[in-house]
Amino acid sequence: MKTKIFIDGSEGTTGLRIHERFMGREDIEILSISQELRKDEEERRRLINSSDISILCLPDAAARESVSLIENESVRIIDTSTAHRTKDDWSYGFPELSAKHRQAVEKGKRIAVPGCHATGFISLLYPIVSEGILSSEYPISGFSITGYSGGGKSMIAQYEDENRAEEFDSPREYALSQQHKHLKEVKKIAGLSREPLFSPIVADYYSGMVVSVPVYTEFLKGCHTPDKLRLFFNDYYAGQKLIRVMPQSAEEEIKGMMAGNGCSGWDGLKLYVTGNEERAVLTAQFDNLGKGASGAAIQCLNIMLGCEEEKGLNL
Ligand SMILES: NC(=O)C1=CN([C@@H]2O[C@H](COP(=O)(O)OP(=O)(O)OC[C@H]3O[C@@H](n4cnc5c(N)ncnc54)[C@H](OP(=O)(O)O)[C@@H]3O)[C@@H](O)[C@H]2O)C=CC1
Ligand SMILES: CC(=O)N[C@@H](CCC(=O)OP(=O)(O)O)C(=O)O
Repeated sequence: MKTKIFIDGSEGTTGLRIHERFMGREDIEILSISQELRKDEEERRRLINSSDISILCLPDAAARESVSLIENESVRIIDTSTAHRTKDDWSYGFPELSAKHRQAVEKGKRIAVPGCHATGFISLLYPIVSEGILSSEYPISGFSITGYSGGGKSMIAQYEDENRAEEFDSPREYALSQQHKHLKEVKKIAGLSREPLFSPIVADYYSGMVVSVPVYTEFLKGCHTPDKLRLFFNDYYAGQKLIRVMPQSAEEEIKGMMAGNGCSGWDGLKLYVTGNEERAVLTAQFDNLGKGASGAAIQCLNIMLGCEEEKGLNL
């Protein structure tokens, strides 16, 4: 029997990408909503409760509303918004972190897909904090470069407006108040004692991102060099199909430059360790629309359905 999927928010950036990835899948039946009713509460209620799995691709408030419409106890939810990521009764959809995380996705009824910046931070920090290499007290800072599709339809429209202001030509730093919405989940899931200092930069290209976390190696127990850290990450993520720990030689291939769009269109995450024996930089490079959103949602869905984790993904 086919699994009935309803995508709430199917006309948005994430919703459209998710929809595309179901093309040609015979195990899935999409429950469609008509254009004029796509924000109608009663129609959404009907479709959510008729689905096996509803995927929410909505702003936070609308995602909370969708959850409040659930009447059928067997409906499972995958939420791509920020609304439920730090809730104890939701599973955090990052199966590579540990066997416990994978099981929570396999069996969970409420799955919150990680935020894109959070995906970068947590992929780098969870392993070293949980294994005691880096203290949870270490004052983490990080920066990111992201394509403008990360800001959804409204930011895409701003960047693609032919009369846009000159400032859009330049990379722009944001979240200046140090209150980026992903920091709470980074602190909670990576097990940090405080939220990181974080300076994201949005630039004039469509998709793809890098998140980098610099660390003084003297604070890393047993892993004082980039080589040792790389080996550690290699072991930690061994066998994971969506995470690729890059060898040192990769630095030459990218000519010493980390491009924000280096993984655009690809659904995995590349993890780099660069730097030297005193100061290392851990970097996650991926697509904000791939492993950072719709790719991660599809990966979770595949795990929930017990099928190949990478089905419908571009790897
Ligand atoms: N873009 C990205 O890289 C990432 C996005 N996310 C998250 O995914 C979610 C969706 O983001 P994104 O796709 O970028 O956003 P978009 O703004 O591109 O799309 C959101 C969609 O939701 C629709 N919508 C808004 N309110 C309602 C409602 N009450 N009922 C039904 N539909 C509604 C919008 O309608 P309309 O078309 O009329 O505006 C729009 O189509 C957000 O929570 C976002 O933070 C997560 C990770 C990465
Ligand atoms: C460029 C840009 O604005 N990016 C967004 C990414 C938002 C996003 O992906 O947020 P959720 O995953 O939490 O929904 C931001 O930094 O807020």
